[in-house]
Parts: sequence; C-alpha cells; structure tokens
Amino acid sequence: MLGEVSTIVVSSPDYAKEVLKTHDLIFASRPPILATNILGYDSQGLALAPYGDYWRQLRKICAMELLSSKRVQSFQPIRGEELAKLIKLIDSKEGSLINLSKEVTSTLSTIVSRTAFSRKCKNHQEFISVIKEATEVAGGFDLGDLYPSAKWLQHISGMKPKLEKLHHQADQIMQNIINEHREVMSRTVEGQHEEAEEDLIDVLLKFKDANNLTDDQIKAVILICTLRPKLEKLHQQTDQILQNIINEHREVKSRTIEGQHEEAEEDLLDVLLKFKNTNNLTDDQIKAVILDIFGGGFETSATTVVWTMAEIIRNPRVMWKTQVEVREVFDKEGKSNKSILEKLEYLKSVVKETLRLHPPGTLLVPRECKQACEIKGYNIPFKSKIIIHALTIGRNPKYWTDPERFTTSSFDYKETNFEYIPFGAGRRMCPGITFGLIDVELPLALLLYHFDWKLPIGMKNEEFDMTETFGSVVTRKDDLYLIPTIYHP
Ligand code: HEM
Repeated sequence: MLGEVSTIVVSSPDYAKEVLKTHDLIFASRPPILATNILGYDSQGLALAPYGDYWRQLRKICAMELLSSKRVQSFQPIRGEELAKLIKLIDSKEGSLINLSKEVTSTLSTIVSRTAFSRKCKNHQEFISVIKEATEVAGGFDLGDLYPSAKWLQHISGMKPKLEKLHHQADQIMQNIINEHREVMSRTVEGQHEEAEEDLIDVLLKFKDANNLTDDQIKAVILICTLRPKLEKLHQQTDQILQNIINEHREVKSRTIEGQHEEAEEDLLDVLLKFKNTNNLTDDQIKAVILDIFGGGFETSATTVVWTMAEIIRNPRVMWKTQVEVREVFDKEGKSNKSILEKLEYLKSVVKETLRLHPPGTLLVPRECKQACEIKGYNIPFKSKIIIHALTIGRNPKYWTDPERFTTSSFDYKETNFEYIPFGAGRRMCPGITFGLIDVELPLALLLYHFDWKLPIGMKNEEFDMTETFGSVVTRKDDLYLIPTIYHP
C-alpha cells in the first residue's frame, strides 16, 4: 500500500505479460493523478485518459491521422531543415568541446514544435520552457502525493539521493512554517493578541491532537496545497499559449477559404482542427492532445540519441562499425533518399540495444486495475496502481546474453516480447513509435556521417560517466560533451 493506494511494481517479463497481454483489458486504464488533472485538462489527452469510448476515439485519430507513417513522412522537409542547421552549427565548432545533449534536445524540440504548430507558433521556445517546468512540477508532485510513505521509491534505482534532497528541502521549509505557526499560536494563547486570519496550518494544528495527526501528515497536506496554485498557474500559462495558437490557425484557415491563399504545410494542429467537428472535440481536448505530443515527443527521442552516442563513444568498435555502415550507405544512395533508414541495419540494432539499456520511460506510464483479479496466485485489488519497471526487465541478465543480439534477429518493436518493452505493450502501447524512431535514427545517422567524435581531452573510455538521473524521462546526470572532427568523404 502507498498511502491509500495499493501499488504493485512489476519487474519480470512473466508478470508484465500477465498485465499487458493476458489481462490487458483490466489494466488498460490510467490512475488519476492530481498534477495531470490540473495540467492535462482533466486527463483529456490520450496518454492519461481513462480507458473507454473517448480514449478509443482519440487513439484512432492519433493512429490513423496524427502519428501514421504517412504523416510522419510528410514532416521530412522540417526534419531535414532543422537537422541541417544542427550539422552546420557543429561544423562551425569543429575541434572544440560541444554540449551534444543541449544541441540535440533543442533541435528535436524545434522539430516537434514545427510539426505540431508549423511556423504559426511564434513563441514555441516559451511554450517548451513552460512544458519543461510543468513536467518537473508534475514529477515533483508525485512525491508530494506519496509523501507519508515515500520509502518504496528508494527501491527504484537512482531515485534515492534525489528524493532525499527534495524531501530534506521540502521538509525544512514546511517544518519552519509549522514552527512559526506554533509560535504565533502560543503567543495568542498567552494573551499577546496578534492580528492574523486563521489559515490552513492553524486549522491542522488545532485538530492535530484530537485526531492524532503527526507533523509529517501535516506536511503532506501543506505540500499538496502549496503545489496546487503553482500547477494551476502553469496550466493557465499553457492554456493561454495553446488558445492563441488555435485562434491563429483558425484565422489562417478562414483566410485560405476566403481565397487569400497562404503558403502553409498541414501541421498536427490543422489535422486535429479538421477532425474537431466530426468527432465533437472541444478546444480543451485538442490542447490536451497537443500536450501529449510535446510530453511524449521530443525528450524521449533526444535522450535516446544522447544515450546512443554515449554508449558508442565508450565502445570504439561499435562506433566504427556504425560509421562504416552509415557512410557506405549515404555515399552510395544519397542522404535524401526516402527509405534510406531502412538500409541502416546495424545503426537500428544499436538503437534497439540503447533502448534496452536506457528506456526513456523507465517505469511505463502507470496502469490502473479496473476489476479485482488474481495473477499467478497474487490477489490484485480493484483500483491498484500498476507500475511496470521496463529498465529492470530490460537489464535482466537471465534474458540478455548475446551482445550483438539485435543484429542476428529480425526483431520488431511491435512484437509482443515482454523481455523488451521500451514502448510498452497492449492497448496503451506507445502510438508514436514511427515518429519517435525517425527522430532518433536520422539525427544519429547524420551525426555519425558528418563527424568523427572524441571524448574530452584526457578522459579515458573507462572513466566515462554513465550516471542516470531519475525523472519522467531518464536522462544522463551530466550533459554529454564531445569533440567533433569533420569527416571528408
Ligand atoms: C523513443 C521514443 C519514445 C519512447 C521510448 C516512448 C515510450 C512510451 C511508453 C513506454 C509509453 C507507455 C506505454 C504503455 O503504457 O504500455 C508511451 C505512451 C505514449 N506515447 Fe510514447 N514514446 C516515444 C515517442 C513518442 C512520440 C514521438 C509520441 C508522439 C508524438 C509519443 C506519444 C505517446 C502517447 C500519446 C502515449 C500514450 C498512449 C496511450 O495511453 O494510449 N511517444 N510511450
């Protein structure tokens, strides 16, 4: 039990299969989370909507329209343009240390922003920074949600130090607040009247003894109450930006209908607005889906590009093999060939191995049990929260032995293989696989084609730090800095 929620962590392929396949329907919903209720328009996006007709309707629009292979291909010019800028930028810094994490994240966030709003969004950087803050606050809120019994989190790799620090900071602030309140209260009791309205902490302290409340329980309530306004403020900001973008899109559309033709690619928002009427979608629902695309769309891909570069810089043989393949194929076929990525088999296998070792969604988005059931002798109560630990499953040496495994098998992400679930499985499996993979494979191919890469001067392969940080997406603790040298074919 976590607080009042029965929580089950699944860390073996057999049990993952029970949840994601055998009992998929029972576990196809998501548990409600206060942060996403506030930030995510009452969980009206695809990722957090409860399982049911509304979710099915959105999933269909996403699969058939927004994230289909055809749509993903239609954004190739945007990808090409932004990646060419990245290559040019790195070109200009040849021989010096560059922050690859920062440059790759910035390029991929621009690609996602342009595919979502094309050029009509003037302030996409502002939007992305609000989204980033929102993700951080939402991630932090989870801690607050579980504050009284946060011990379980310590078992999840990498989280303990961060939690302890956060816990310490929050605890310190709240203890001071409680102490101040106590002081004021005691002065009032002693007759030194002080002009002060009764606030939430006063009320809690008043009821503390009668209800056997501990200081920690009071702090948990404070945490929830202080975060709520912050979440609401962030929600207002994102809402305002999104509403402006929707209005601009409508304006452009009406100008086009009135005959004032405007040069514009069809972006994802155009597609959603097209389906709005036939599917009775509200503006808020459209905004929630756009947030899903930002939430799932670039940090996952950017972190996979960075982890792949980090893994292969430590392993010169793999780096060399990948570069030989990319350079041979590109020199022969040309970089702009539409189906070029299909030919980069070794690069694809390297990406698969990176997603095994570093799945961005270390814990798949949680599921909720919709009906009490039994799994291999364990009773799973109604409304239990199920957390599937993709990272532990992927790193289990029992299932993973051959280091070049992905080169010898024709392995597909969509195959239901529960030893390997970087995109989840079942009804709620990631619908953005094609979108995500192209944003990983293409940047990597170009970075490896155009440049040879070296570690910072004086650093040895074996000293290279691979520490992770825990968050909604698991990234490197420190940014990846490497030195590029231009490749001359
Ligand atoms: C390397 C890239 C990506 C990885 C590793 C990844 C991983 C995941 C995982 C693990 C889930 C949860 C699946 C489950 O519960 O079984 C998920 C769900 C989701 N992803 Fe992705 N994702 C990636 C890219 C994307 C992209 C590019 C988009 C959209 C543009 C996207 C949109 C979504 C959405 C909307 C869901 C929720 C689906 C639902 O609940 O029905 N993802 N993703």
